[in-house]
Amino acid sequence: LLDKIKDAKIIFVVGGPGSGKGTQCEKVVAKYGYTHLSSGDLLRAEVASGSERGKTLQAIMQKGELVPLDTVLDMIKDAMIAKVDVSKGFLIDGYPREVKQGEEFEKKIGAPCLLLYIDAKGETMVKRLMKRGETSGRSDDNEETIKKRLDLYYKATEPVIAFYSSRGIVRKIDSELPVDEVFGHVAKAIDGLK
Ligand SMILES: Nc1ncnc2c1ncn2[C@@H]1O[C@H](COP(=O)(O)OP(=O)(O)O)[C@@H](O)[C@H]1O
Ligand SMILES: Nc1ncnc2c1ncn2[C@H]1C[C@H](O)[C@@H](COP(=O)(O)OP(=O)(O)O)O1
Ligand SMILES: [Mg+2]
Repeated sequence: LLDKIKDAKIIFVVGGPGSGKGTQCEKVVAKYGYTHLSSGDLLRAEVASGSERGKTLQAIMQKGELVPLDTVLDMIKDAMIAKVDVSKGFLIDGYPREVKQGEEFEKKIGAPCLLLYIDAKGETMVKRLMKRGETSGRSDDNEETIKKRLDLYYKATEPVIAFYSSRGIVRKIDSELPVDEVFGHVAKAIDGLK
């Protein structure tokens, strides 16, 4: 199974909270048929299941902190294995959130061929999340938690981009533009893959 995962394209989608990762991934799924795995969605599904583990996760996410690496990596790995026979590519959205997560992913699963760096200004991300919070029902889309998520993004996640830049696989995408224009640049990056 892991051999098959190695044949599939793995794309990391990295960006701050509210930068537009999920929005762009949906469009990639529609055009390219890749499998979209959002770490946040996987975690929220566990919370929704009402399990004891879900309760622990919910408390961490509510504070805008990162859940333990092993928990999220196991979830992603299981989801990839479940899809490996039907998937020519995987969009890994919201992971890695720290350099260590990237290193562990590569040890246990495989190497990414591309990192889409979805880039928006801090004030833009806050505005979008406050708006999303009106309808998302997400307990972390509130002003206090948004601020913590943003701080953690700059501290822990931005170093991930520098780490993969040295490998030449980072494509920076300007996510201040309208959704369809952002997608134009995303599509160009994916079309450039061999
Ligand atoms: N390019 C864009 N321009 C304007 N609004 C956007 C853009 N991309 C995403 N949004 C909006 O911003 C919010 C956050 O987007 P989302 O895709 O959920 O981000 P993330 O998954 O990175 O947190 C959503 O409400 C979405 O509709
Ligand atoms: N790779 C990861 N490692 C640790 N915690 C994670 C994680 N991915 C998600 N989480 C937890 C902490 C995040 O604040 C929360 C929501 O994540 P998300 O849905 O990816 O947010 P967003 O799409 O707004 O960037 O879930
Ligand atoms: Mg998202």
